[in-house]
Amino acid sequence: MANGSPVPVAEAAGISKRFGATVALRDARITVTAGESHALVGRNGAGKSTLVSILTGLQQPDTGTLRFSGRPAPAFGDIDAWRSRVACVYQRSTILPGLTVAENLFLNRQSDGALRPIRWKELRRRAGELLGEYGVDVDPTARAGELSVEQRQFVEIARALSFGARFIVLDEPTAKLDARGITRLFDKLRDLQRQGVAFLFISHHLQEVYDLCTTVTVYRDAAHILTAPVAELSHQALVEAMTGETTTGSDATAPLSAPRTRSGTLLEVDGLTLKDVCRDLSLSVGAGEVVGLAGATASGNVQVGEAVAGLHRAEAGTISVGGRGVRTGSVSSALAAGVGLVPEDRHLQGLVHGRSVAENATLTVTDQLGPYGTVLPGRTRAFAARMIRDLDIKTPGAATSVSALSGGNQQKVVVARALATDPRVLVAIRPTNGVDVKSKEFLLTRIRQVAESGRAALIVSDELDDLRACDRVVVMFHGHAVAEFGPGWTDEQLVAAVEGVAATAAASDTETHGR
Ligand SMILES: Nc1ncnc2c1ncn2[C@@H]1O[C@H](COP(=O)(O)OP(=O)(O)OP(=O)(O)O)[C@@H](O)[C@H]1O
Repeated sequence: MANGSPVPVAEAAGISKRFGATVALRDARITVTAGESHALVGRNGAGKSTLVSILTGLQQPDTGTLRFSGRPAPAFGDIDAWRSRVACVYQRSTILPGLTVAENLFLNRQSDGALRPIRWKELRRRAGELLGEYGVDVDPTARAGELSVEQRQFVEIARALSFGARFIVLDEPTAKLDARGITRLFDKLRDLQRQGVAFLFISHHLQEVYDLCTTVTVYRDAAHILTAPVAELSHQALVEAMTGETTTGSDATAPLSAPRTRSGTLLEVDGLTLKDVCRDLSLSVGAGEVVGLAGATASGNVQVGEAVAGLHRAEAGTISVGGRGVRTGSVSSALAAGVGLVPEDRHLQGLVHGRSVAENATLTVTDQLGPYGTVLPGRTRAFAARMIRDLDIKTPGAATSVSALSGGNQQKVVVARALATDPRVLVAIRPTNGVDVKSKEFLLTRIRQVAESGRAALIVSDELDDLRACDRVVVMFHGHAVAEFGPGWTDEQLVAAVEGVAATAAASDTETHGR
């Protein structure tokens, strides 16, 4: 650069991108320097993922320039050239589950020449070396599908570095990790940063931005709003930049409303035993109550929530709603009892991609959309329009394909769908996954309204913001309920219980995966 400052590893300027009538980016810019950990934040639909797809060569911008280490970006489609400059670790895996770790690492580069046979032993050795070099403790012969999310992300990072890239984009990498996994990921990133690797880090968890990043860029409504050192920007100033609204000092993480008193049990889980998950677990949620079921990845809390919704058969124990038994392992029995579910993985269990927002939002209530099993398009549209308004879903319209929505707005469609049935018991698994700070508050308020109308909600999550919206929090550790918190718990107390460091019998058995 002319002024003598170091050449940025990545520099995008004047980037615009349109999808039909939607402007995803308008004259946007970003500059990432070597060894920097740079956060990109913004509300759902602000344009972050679109920028990532442009920075990684997956999409071409309509206008703008892109340079890596001072040189123009490779030609569109020259995959090898892009890979040597930048890589992205997504929330969703890009490694192939049926192949081994070694095969994934050297996919399409197994042998020196197209006609030379692949030397498997050599391949495994090289994979072992590569993983060792980056301190990734994963067996090269393991099937990728059997890795934990954390191990899989480490493999993806090692693969990116092995292509020569010194700039890595991490798109919500912590969304599926528990607290320990996040700590290990951050340790690794700091380690690599010291070796000169630069990161662009996308997260809706602003605390993570403060913990990990040195610089932050905010996008709002498709445009660049500011870039500043993280240390110079208060939490409030950051949220204001994201929302464009002045807050009156209110804390986004404050409790949503006063805790409610329960009146009569609506959901009763008694002595539940799920194979390899939990043993003799009991839990109840009263009418008018929101209960949190917290726990780390291996705690079994997600499976218990899913079991309430009929997704797992129990070896022993009962589940009942309003005194009526629910057959475990039967989704239709759970539905008939009035259980609604926000599933953990919106991609696998939540959405029908390629179908419209309206169709997805009304999938669970087709019986209300017309007489005698018919579905009236007008009624579907009206129903969907109400949900779009109610949950503040950012979409050009009800007829838009859900695949065209940003991640956070897709999540809102999943929540909308679960709420549409007016469930007596709503089981919401990590309901605010990928949702921005403002929308998070909004979604949690909607979930609380389920309880306010005399129904019950079980929020299965390890997100403190989600748990703060609950009247009570039950903490699971390795298949057992080990603690229960009423109002007024502190983050430290809850995290300690989740980590198994509270005074519990299970506390000695902690590490389950990773290093
Ligand atoms: N393939 C597409 N077709 C149509 N519209 C799209 C497409 N991809 C993105 N958009 C639109 O562009 C806008 C920006 O979306 P983008 O995914 O970049 O947002 P984001 O900031 O990553 O949001 P989130 O935090 O929810 O992931 C949104 O309005 C989105 O609906």
